[in-house]
Amino acid sequence: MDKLRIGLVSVSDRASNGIYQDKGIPALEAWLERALITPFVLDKKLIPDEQSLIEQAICELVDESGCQLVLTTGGTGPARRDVTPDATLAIADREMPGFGEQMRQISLHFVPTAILSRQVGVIRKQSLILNLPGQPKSIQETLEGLKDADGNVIVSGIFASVPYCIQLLDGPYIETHEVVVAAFRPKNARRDTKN
Ligand SMILES: Nc1ncnc2c1ncn2[C@@H]1O[C@H](COP(=O)(O)OP(=O)(O)OP(=O)(O)O)[C@@H](O)[C@H]1O
Ligand SMILES: Nc1nc2c(c(=O)[nH]1)N[C@H]1C(S)=C(S)[C@@H](COP(=O)(O)O)O[C@H]1N2
Repeated sequence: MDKLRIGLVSVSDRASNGIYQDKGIPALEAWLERALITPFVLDKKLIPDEQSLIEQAICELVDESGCQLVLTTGGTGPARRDVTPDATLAIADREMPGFGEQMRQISLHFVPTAILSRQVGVIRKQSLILNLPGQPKSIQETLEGLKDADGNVIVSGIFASVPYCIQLLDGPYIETHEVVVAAFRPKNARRDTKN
């Protein structure tokens, strides 16, 4: 089985031009380190809000680097230069509408402007590509969901569905730390990996 390879794309005019420091990739990396038991390697790209560059970055990560999962952050809003969802749809083979719908549902628990994100989830070849908003805090919010003070889940984060989706795409078997996000799979898809 191939090793888990994850592509991270931070889309930001100002971070890519050095006007501010990119916090998107470090936030994605820190969350994945905390959440995943399965070892993984990362391919990272910081690019401006240019549709052709976003399409090229995602295609390189999927077609050349062989990433089974690509997470983008930034450029999902309604502003003229927010084109990440447009680029993602342009290179997609199939759309996975549930991811965008669920992220907006989750995000409404954090900010009333959640509906301003046009974020999408798609499949290209055998890779899952997910758009996250640009606010660095939204990375944990959407991937992990909302918990109460005792850590009980109020709304599931979208990452709960990512391992099974990648399994259905014949990718590696991904295990997560349940305290961060419990990966859900139907019983017949579960494997005992302890031996
Ligand atoms: N990569 C990033 N690093 C740090 N902060 C970010 C980053 N991307 C976005 N932000 C913060 O989140 C806000 C909303 O993100 P959005 O993707 O809409 O950026 P923006 O306003 O289009 O600007 P830019 O593309 O120049 O980051 C930004 O105004 C900024 O405060
Ligand atoms: N979880 C979460 N979702 C969020 C936000 C946030 O802070 N947290 N910000 C919203 C705002 S204010 C905007 S404009 C849209 C699009 O943001 P983007 O252009 O940075 O991708 O995402 C929305 N979704």
